[in-house]
Amino acid sequence: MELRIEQLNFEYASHPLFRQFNLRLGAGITWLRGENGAGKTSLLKLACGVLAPHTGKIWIDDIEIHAQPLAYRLHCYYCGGDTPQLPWLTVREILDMHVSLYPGTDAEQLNAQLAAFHLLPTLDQPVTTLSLGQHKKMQLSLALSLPVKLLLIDEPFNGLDVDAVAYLRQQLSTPERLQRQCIVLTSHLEPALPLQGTVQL
Ligand SMILES: Nc1ncnc2c1ncn2[C@@H]1O[C@H](COP(=O)(O)OP(=O)(O)OP(=O)(O)O)[C@@H](O)[C@H]1O
Repeated sequence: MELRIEQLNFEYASHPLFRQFNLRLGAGITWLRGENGAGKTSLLKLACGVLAPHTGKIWIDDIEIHAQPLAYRLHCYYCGGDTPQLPWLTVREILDMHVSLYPGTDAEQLNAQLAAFHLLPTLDQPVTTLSLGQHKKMQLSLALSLPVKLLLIDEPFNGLDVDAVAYLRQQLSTPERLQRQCIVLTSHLEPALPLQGTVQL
């Protein structure tokens, strides 16, 4: 599979961020680097459709984000550090919502990820009661379970305890995953993962 970005132009009201930006990434892990404010999070949000380019095109394989937005979003998941978007839901309801949004999700696989991250006791809590690290673990459980081609992870290790960091590294490094998914992650520290490449903004 492939993520392709062509002639991307994007700016916030305050200043331009991307001018005629091009990127082509295949399967495996790409480390997106850059100083604070370089545009890493914005690029992940553009690649998952949370932000819309002013001009330019973004594809996953032959699906273009603007032409086929619903088909496109079935193939990608953005794991950001944002606080819960739907604060009135329980953890279980957030998870169920994602399982219904992404047909083909393996519920047993999701359960195994939740167990590994010690989240099973939290399922009936309001999502707002999760700690920062637990919220990250909930998002990562989804990231590791949803059957997507493109996985976008903002600062995957921020807020995680030592065991969770080791577990996440192991899960992201499995050859089966590296062959089937395009994974783009931002990190200020060397991620210590098998990388297929690095992109410097
Ligand atoms: N909603 C917004 N409105 C206006 N400017 C924004 C908005 N979001 C981000 N920016 C600006 O765009 C630039 C890029 O921000 P972004 O969060 O993409 O950078 P980053 O590389 O992820 O930074 P960091 O390493 O600090 O997380 C920054 O200068 C930021 O202030």
